[in-house]
Amino acid sequence: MQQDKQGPDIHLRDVRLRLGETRFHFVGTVQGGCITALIGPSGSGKSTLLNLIAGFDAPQSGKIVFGTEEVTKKHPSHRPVSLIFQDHNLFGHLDLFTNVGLGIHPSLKLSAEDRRQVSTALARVGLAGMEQRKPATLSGGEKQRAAFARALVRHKPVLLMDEPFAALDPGLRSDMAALLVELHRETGSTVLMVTHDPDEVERLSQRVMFVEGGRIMLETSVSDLGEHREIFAVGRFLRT
Ligand SMILES: Nc1ncnc2c1ncn2[C@@H]1O[C@H](COP(=O)(O)OP(=O)(O)OP(=O)(O)O)[C@@H](O)[C@H]1O
Repeated sequence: MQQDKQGPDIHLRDVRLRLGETRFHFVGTVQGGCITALIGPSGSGKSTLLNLIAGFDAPQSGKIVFGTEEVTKKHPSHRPVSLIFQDHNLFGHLDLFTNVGLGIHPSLKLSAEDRRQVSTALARVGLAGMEQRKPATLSGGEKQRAAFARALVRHKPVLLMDEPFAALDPGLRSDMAALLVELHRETGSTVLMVTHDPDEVERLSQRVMFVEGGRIMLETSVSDLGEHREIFAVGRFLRT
């Protein structure tokens, strides 16, 4: 069911950061309520941009604004964001149920309704029956699905994903992609998804943001990508 609420625009206002010798300068807007594919060559700054929006990296100058709310100095845990990152961020000493439950409540004081939500989310990603397993006993794809389950229970208006389907085999990849589209239809969240897969750009996303050399070079709708064929033609964002 499509809800009325929609995820916020994410504005990057002259956001500058230097990591070692690499300089980043991001100016642009991630469109609210859309799935945006974040593409660009290896080392161009895609993960850094996600880290800035999530609050794991702090800009040296500039502002990050969600809708009308500035979040530049907010701690990551106080930003209305769910993450599905490559390192999964699962706690090794906690079982799967608990790891997903942490998405709802950091103190793990879960109500019966919360526990029902965790079980439903695990079933939705195909991990029912694995509640007691520790992360070390899970495959890369299972950990990725656990991260997805945690995002499902959080109900946050912004979802940041760093190659969420890369560790999955083709069948599971299309199941999880369908789940993302379903989730997005239900919540209208603002989704920013790093991908190196042109298929995912065309099938899942409404918009595309192209990053190169630490800058946003282009933000456009997928339907207008035909006018920017140079990006695809030279395969500048494909994994090499
Ligand atoms: N903590 C750091 N210290 C120094 N350099 C860094 C640091 N973090 C990232 N970099 C550099 O910044 C650049 C951008 O890195 P980033 O991980 O954002 O790229 P990316 O576009 O996500 O790449 P990939 O597609 O390979 O994952 C890279 O050259 C990287 O080496």
